[in-house]
Amino acid sequence: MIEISNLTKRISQAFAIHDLTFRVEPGECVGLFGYDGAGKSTLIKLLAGSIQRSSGNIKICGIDIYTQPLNAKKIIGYQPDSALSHSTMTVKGFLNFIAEVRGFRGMDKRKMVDRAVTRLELWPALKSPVQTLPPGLRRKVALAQAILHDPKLLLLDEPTDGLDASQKHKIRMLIKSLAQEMTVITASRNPEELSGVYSRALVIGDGRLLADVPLQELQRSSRHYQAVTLAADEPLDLLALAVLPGVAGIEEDRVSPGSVTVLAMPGQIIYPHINTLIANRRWKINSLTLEPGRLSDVIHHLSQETAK
Ligand SMILES: Nc1ncnc2c1ncn2[C@@H]1O[C@H](COP(=O)(O)OP(=O)(O)OP(=O)(O)O)[C@@H](O)[C@H]1O
Repeated sequence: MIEISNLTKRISQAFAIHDLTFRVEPGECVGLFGYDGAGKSTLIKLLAGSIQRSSGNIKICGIDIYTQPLNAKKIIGYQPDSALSHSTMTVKGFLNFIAEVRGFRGMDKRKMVDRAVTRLELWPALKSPVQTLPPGLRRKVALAQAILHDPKLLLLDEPTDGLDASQKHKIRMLIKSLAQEMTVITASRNPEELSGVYSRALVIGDGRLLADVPLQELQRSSRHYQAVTLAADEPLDLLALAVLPGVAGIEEDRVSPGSVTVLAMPGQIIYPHINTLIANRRWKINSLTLEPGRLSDVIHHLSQETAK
């Protein structure tokens, strides 16, 4: 689906992207992670063909993005991180315009626009100028124009920025369903937010590839993998928790007193032991969460290691 070889992008003499080589197979849903300035947006822009490379190659479904840009762009949908162009247009006018640029006319155009509007629930905003919309709705318009032509590859740059919790949930569901139909690459500085949708994680730092692994592997490498977080109004008996089989340590939450995280030794499942202890001691617990692993910590660690 995507073949990237020795891709490099220099901006003002510095390497924004440095000698990246990787492939993405059809149907993969890839999370592109890294700290601010890691090179995520630059890589997405290079894949979308919206900026020129310094060297290296990108092929999308066998089509070279730089020698056959028009053919490549037909199969790519791109939601940029930055503001949309033509933002004085109404949402309807803007989406009609994008559909025409994509070559749709008449009934086909109406069908494509209606479908995107329905998927993003944009009907109430159709007559509003894009620039007057709140950030969350503008983000939805950006997503609608990206999927309008049914691309084979969807590139999303921070798709949940500016959205509230319920909108984020809807976008997560939408990306999950889009990922059934197309290959999706999402750049995000908040990896936890959409973690349920990704099959694979690419981590970059200073424009270099730091990790390319299944998402679950990245989660498993977190020291919080299989950790259990408990919250209670009364102080908990930490010693009783610490001596349970498989417990590696305990972290108290300084921000929310009464909340503790019990870490598991590698390969150990501690959740049932904690449950039994709670039942035996009749503790009143407000919440009990099994942690999937903290991706932000792993990415921070990887970035720190490389910076040394
Ligand atoms: N137009 C530009 N002019 C100068 N430097 C740039 C430009 N675009 C990107 N850079 C630099 O390239 C590097 C990569 O930037 P990029 O925006 O791709 O990172 P990012 O991982 O997307 O960060 P963020 O999460 O903050 O958006 C950074 O050092 C950035 O300062």
